Amino acid sequence: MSQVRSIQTSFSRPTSGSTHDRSQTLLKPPSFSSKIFPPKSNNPPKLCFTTSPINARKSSSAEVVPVSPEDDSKIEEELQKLHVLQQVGNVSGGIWSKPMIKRKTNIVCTIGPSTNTKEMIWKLAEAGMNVARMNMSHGDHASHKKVIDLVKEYNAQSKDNVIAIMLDTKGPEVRSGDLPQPIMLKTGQEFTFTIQSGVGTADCVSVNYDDFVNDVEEGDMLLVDGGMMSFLVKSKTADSVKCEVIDGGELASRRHLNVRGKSATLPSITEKDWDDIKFGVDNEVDFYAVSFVKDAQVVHELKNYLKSCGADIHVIVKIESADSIPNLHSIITASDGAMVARGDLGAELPIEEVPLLQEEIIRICRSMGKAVIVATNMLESMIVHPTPTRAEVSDIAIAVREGSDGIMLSGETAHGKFPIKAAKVMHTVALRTEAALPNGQMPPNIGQVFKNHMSEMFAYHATMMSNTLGTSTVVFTRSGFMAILLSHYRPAGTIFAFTDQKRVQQRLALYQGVCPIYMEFSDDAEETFTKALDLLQKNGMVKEGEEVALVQSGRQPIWRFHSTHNIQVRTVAATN
Ligand SMILES: Nc1ncnc2c1ncn2[C@@H]1O[C@H](COP(=O)(O)OP(=O)(O)OP(=O)(O)O)[C@@H](O)[C@H]1O
Ligand SMILES: CC(=O)C(=O)O
Repeated sequence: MSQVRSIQTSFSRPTSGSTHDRSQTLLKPPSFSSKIFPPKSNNPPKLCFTTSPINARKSSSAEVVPVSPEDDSKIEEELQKLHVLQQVGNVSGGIWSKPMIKRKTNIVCTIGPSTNTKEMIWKLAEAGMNVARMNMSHGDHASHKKVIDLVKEYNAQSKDNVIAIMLDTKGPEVRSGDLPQPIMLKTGQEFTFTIQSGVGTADCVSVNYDDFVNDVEEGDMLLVDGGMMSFLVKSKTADSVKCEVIDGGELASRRHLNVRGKSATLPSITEKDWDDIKFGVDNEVDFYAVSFVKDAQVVHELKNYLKSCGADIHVIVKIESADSIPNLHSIITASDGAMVARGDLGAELPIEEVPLLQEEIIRICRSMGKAVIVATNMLESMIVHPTPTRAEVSDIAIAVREGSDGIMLSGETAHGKFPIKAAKVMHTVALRTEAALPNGQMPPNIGQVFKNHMSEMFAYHATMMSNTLGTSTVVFTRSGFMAILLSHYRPAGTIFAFTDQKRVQQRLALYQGVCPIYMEFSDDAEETFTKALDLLQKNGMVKEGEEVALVQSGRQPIWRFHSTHNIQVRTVAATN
């Protein structure tokens, strides 16, 4: 007989919480079976409900991915240290403390020449990739289609992992033209950019944007590749901009140009972008990352277009344009999430503003319940070196602490020498940082904006309950809404999100703390719950003595009569 502890549309707040022994820590790349809690050696204080046994099996074994090659022999030593640290955290964490051993922050990997084969996509997926990003500034539709097909092939054959697909638009990028060979520019010398096409000499190069001359003024600072070189505008003619080289270096073909403090007066979605967006619709990608968004209007335009063609693709706005900053709230409100695109952001605005803006954008996204990704230069040195700098490791840790849903690799995985290593390092650093965070805190009160909505209230209380009991959460969702909502409350435990929609499963791979699982639902709720818990048991995700919080809520009722919402607690018992 199955007994449950159940809360149905009314709650009694628990009076005590629990701390649990972190006796086992699983530090694994994010395969399905690693998205679990460690077994509990102590039973937590009980609420006044009845509990039911659910069969369980043992989970897979622990594994640590070393950060640097020389760490290989030190895995055991590091594990020991980690256990000690986690136990300290457990004691000091108070009643909301709960060990977290599955990586919750998701890794976005840019796919490029280093990784666009079946072998490398499989390896990246096993190393920790959760979202595959295609940068439409490079490659063609045929090469991107190949990547999309490979990711879908991986998803189709993988029982325990799923990768989302993100298409990043080129946007109104301003670039220098082709050069027969790279040219060396020295500080203090004169150099000219012209809107005449086809120019590429030692002292003058074309720019791909006709209004370039109108957009820049004397005294402006031009940056190449986000600041690798810089030029001071001295004068201009009808078709050319004469500059003094401030920071010299090697200028190669088709380099990205920014004007410090200014955005180009180009539309955020260019004709090429619309063509790429249609390509994304045809190939059913999960996310668009829209470059150089300056206002909410462009997001509405894109969303209307997607609605008109019945495409279920979420829109992530890239915050990288100086003009976007005064409109941050309206832009993020209109979107499904934001990317802190630090490369261009740090070129259009003073570089020292970037960390502050990163923190602010993450804060805004979290307060609105939107996804957020931190991007660019996270492990830049690993494009050529096998180990990261300490500053890069700290940078990942900061993004994780700030509560980002995703952390992104660009050149590191697109054209770097150590793409798999970079993903593993990101995995390990994120996991280690998460392990040291105070877990199971009371959910942030993002519910303020949702006060009158039943689902939001249930997400809040389900999080309170799972944090108090130290359980993971099991949710059933057709649209992904309830899983995303739960993710925004950042419960300490994993959110096992069961969905009968493959597209939804794929999309959920971006959301913090969510383990998306595809499963067909039956008409009978209890039968479906049992099937879901069986599946978790078979994959070693629930264990003897462990409780799970089971949530029935959301905008689209599944098995709910009169839209009644429901939270239950079930206890896992040993198999016979
Ligand atoms: N699909 C691709 N095909 C070829 N090269 C790629 C592809 N995707 C990325 N790259 C290479 O990886 C580098 C880093 O990727 P990223 O997505 O960061 O590009 P980016 O930010 O547009 O950089 P850049 O301004 O140099 O284009 C790119 O500059 C490019 O050289
Ligand atoms: C990701 C990106 O486009 C940037 O950092 O500029």
